[in-house]
Amino acid sequence: MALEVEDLKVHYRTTKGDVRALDGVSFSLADGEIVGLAGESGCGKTTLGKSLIRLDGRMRHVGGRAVLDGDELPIGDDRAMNARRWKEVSIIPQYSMSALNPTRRIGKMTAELLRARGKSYRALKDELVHRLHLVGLSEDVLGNYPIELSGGMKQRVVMVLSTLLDPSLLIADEVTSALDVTNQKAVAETLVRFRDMGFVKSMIVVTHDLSLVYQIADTIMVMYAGQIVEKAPAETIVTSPRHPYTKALIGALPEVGLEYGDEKLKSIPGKPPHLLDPPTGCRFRARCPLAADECAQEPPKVAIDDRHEVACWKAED
Ligand SMILES: Nc1ncnc2c1ncn2[C@@H]1O[C@H](COP(=O)(O)OP(=O)(O)OP(=O)(O)O)[C@@H](O)[C@H]1O
Repeated sequence: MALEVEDLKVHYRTTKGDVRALDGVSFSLADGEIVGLAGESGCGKTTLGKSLIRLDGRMRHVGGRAVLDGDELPIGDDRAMNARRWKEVSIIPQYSMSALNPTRRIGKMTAELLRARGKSYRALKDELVHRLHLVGLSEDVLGNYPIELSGGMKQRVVMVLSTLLDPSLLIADEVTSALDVTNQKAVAETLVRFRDMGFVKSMIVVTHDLSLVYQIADTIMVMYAGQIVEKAPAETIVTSPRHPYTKALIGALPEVGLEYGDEKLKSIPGKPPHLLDPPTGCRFRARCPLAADECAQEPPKVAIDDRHEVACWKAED
């Protein structure tokens, strides 16, 4: 198993109290697996990705653990995590295209980045150029400033840099959302290629775009209000979802699976609960057409089969 996350709890400290952005998240990722992480805005997708890389100043690791290739990740210990970043776990962050330092040429920036990881630019240059070619970029981009590149080119540069040290786990956070449909497709296909070529072992692709992740993910996990409510092979999530929330997400996207969607999710009636004080029991029940008395209790985790798990009282109805 490449990654095992057990009962992970990560909160944000605010003046009003703790926002429980991850509230008992458990899942595992096999070697070579691409998992898509889907769910409405604010459900905790980005927080989950960041928790496996770097907690920001307001995030607090409250409980649970993540084990990567048999080694527990020192979540919450920024210095210890620093030794793992890029080499073992890497992220293509949200808005990464604009995160490239505008005052540095790409080549110089890469050299600095590698030096900080104790790696030699000269030793890795041939591999870097090879990978740039793979994503359709010439060596010349190393002499460019980020401003001289298009959005799609910058995104491809970031993808190459974040995987250059062959991390075991890559987190790709909304990597396609700022791109046009053609570039979205190219970026999604590149992620799969990087996995197939062994540049990364496994991948978590965070997105609100189910139709996109359906094209590339082996497995889809659906999050709701800080928890994972369903996990299954991508095909199963689309054709036979069991959680009423997943059904609503799929229903909101009639084109899922047919096209790379450029449509945003149509909204599901109602709002997710606030994570400062989430309700007990099933967190979806206030919006759920199937809600019944038992849903006031914590839902059971039901194994539909060995690759399909759902947290719902009504999973088998
Ligand atoms: N710095 C912060 N301080 C307090 N609460 C935060 C902070 N960042 C995020 N949150 C809260 O944590 C929860 C999870 O947010 P997160 O960004 O992980 O969700 P998301 O699913 O990635 O959303 P999006 O798709 O909009 O990026 C939300 O309730 C959000 O309001």
